[in-house]
Amino acid sequence: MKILSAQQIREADAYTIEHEPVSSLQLMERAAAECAGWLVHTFGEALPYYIFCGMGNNGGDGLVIARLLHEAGLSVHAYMVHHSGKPSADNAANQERFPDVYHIHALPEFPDLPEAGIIVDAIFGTGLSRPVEGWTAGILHKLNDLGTKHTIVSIDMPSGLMADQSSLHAPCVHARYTLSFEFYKLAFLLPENAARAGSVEVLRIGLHPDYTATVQTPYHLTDGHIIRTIYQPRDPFAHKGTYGHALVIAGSHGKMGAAILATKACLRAGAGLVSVHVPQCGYNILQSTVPEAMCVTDEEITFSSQFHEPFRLHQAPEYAAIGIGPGIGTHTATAGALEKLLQLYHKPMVLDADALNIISAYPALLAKIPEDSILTPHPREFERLFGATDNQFDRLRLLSAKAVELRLYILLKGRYSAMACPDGAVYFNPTGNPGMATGGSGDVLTGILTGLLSQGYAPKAALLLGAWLHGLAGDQAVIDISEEALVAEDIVYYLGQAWLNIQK
Ligand SMILES: NC(=O)C1=CN([C@@H]2O[C@H](COP(=O)(O)OP(=O)(O)OC[C@H]3O[C@@H](n4cnc5c(N)ncnc54)[C@H](OP(=O)(O)O)[C@@H]3O)[C@@H](O)[C@H]2O)[C@@H](O)CC1
Ligand SMILES: Nc1ncnc2c1ncn2[C@@H]1O[C@H](COP(=O)(O)OP(=O)(O)O)[C@@H](O)[C@H]1O
Ligand SMILES: [K+]
Repeated sequence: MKILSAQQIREADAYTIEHEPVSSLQLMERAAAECAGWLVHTFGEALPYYIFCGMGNNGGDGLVIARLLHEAGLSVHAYMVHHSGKPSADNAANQERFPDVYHIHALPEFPDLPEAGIIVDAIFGTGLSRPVEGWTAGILHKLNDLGTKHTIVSIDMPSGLMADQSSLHAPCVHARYTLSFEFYKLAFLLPENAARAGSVEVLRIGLHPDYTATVQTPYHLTDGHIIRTIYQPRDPFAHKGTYGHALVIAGSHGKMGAAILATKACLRAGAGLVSVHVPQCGYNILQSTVPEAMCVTDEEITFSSQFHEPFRLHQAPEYAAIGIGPGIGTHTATAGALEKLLQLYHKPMVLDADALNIISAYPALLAKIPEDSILTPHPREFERLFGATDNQFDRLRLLSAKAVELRLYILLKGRYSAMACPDGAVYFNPTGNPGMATGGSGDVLTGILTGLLSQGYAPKAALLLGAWLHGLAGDQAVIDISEEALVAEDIVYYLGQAWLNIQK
């Protein structure tokens, strides 16, 4: 699904009006009818609705919702917040059709809302052009104060939030639900707005498909459709050589679990053969916990340039894919071994965790990473690699710029992991849940990505599919075992359910 800017959403609106054709008032009626339908379906008919409208078209939607709910016999109280001088034309037209509105010109006029009900926030939408200030900001704070007693539902956007630029410190409604028209907005996907949009419901309002099909945007939300075009069924005549020999370099004394998780995930992602490279102290652990994998060991207590037979660093190029980093530590000898590996290996690889921390300490290594490799930093690792930013929109721009400059895929982990591609596109992954905020989840992702590369998925395909499967496995797992009880190994185990789900 494409993610459009506020300007592009306005263009989609105008295109629909011209080419469907439909009047802007009819389009507003359609959008509001979807909202009214969702509200009644979700909250029923007994509760009172307090509908706060602004003076633009977002307020126009609020007025239509008020009229439709009133006509359906529900208890409706509508308010007009006079934040600006003049209403938009469609707002004015709908005030005429539903004049039973209480007007607010100053903060003391804010009403009492004695009976618990549904607050509909239709003050500002995509037309917000600057942070809300003065008494209007006070109205947004008052609504938030009421959020414990009432349920706040924002129309299209939580008022105060800008769709495609940071409103980090600006006053903003904290909605329980946001009914977003047709698309996700970029702002919903960034953690700095986590408390604002609540649960986002995308309502179809019939914007013209031709505009959406042709409009160019760097931002996308991965969806089932994209994933189904990526997925390749296995060849009935396949043998284990068909799906590549992957190498996982992970673990050190006290962190052998990272190697186990990444190796198991690599196997369950479908690699034909998996070798795991661990220090000597991990040999028995790996052989007994992951019998499907071959284990090669290092003389040292972590990954270093000293190897026992049968693995020698110069054999590294023979592997179809390499995933390196979980739990390897940042010892100088490990940094040296990573540097050698980068000199020897020229296919796309996966770099995570301590491999990234080493590169932060030796930034010259960045330029040596094979083109089209996948880096999977969490936010702190990202900051160590590329520096801090003032807000998460700037961080997103930095993420994309680095992917383009270095010709790498970079997955910035989070609720919606952001995956930047060398061509400047950024995909957000929607699967996953807070149960996955548990040690080792990232090691599983490294293993999955390595396994997908190994069996022949191109780096971009491996990235989008891997992130999707990882989150989906977590989502399948919590159905049975809860978010709290989920541990990283469950994500590995439920990978099977995730694969079955995308094959439906
Ligand atoms: N997309 C679609 O297809 C459809 C979209 N629709 C709906 O239209 C909405 C967009 O409507 P919109 O463009 O009229 O903007 P909106 O959000 O109501 O705000 C504009 C008002 O706010 C004001 N204002 C701005 N910033 C301010 C501030 N900081 N502090 C104070 N005032 C501020 C600005 O006045 P200003 O003072 O800037 O002149 C103006 O009065 C969209 O979110 C969706 O709900 C549907 O109806 C149909 C289909
Ligand atoms: N709230 C969440 N929603 C969705 N995914 C999450 C959430 N919390 C964590 N994850 C996922 O879990 C993984 C955690 O990775 P990471 O922080 O590297 O963990 P570790 O270093 O312990 O392995 C990432 O892929 C991240 O996207
Ligand atoms: K709103």
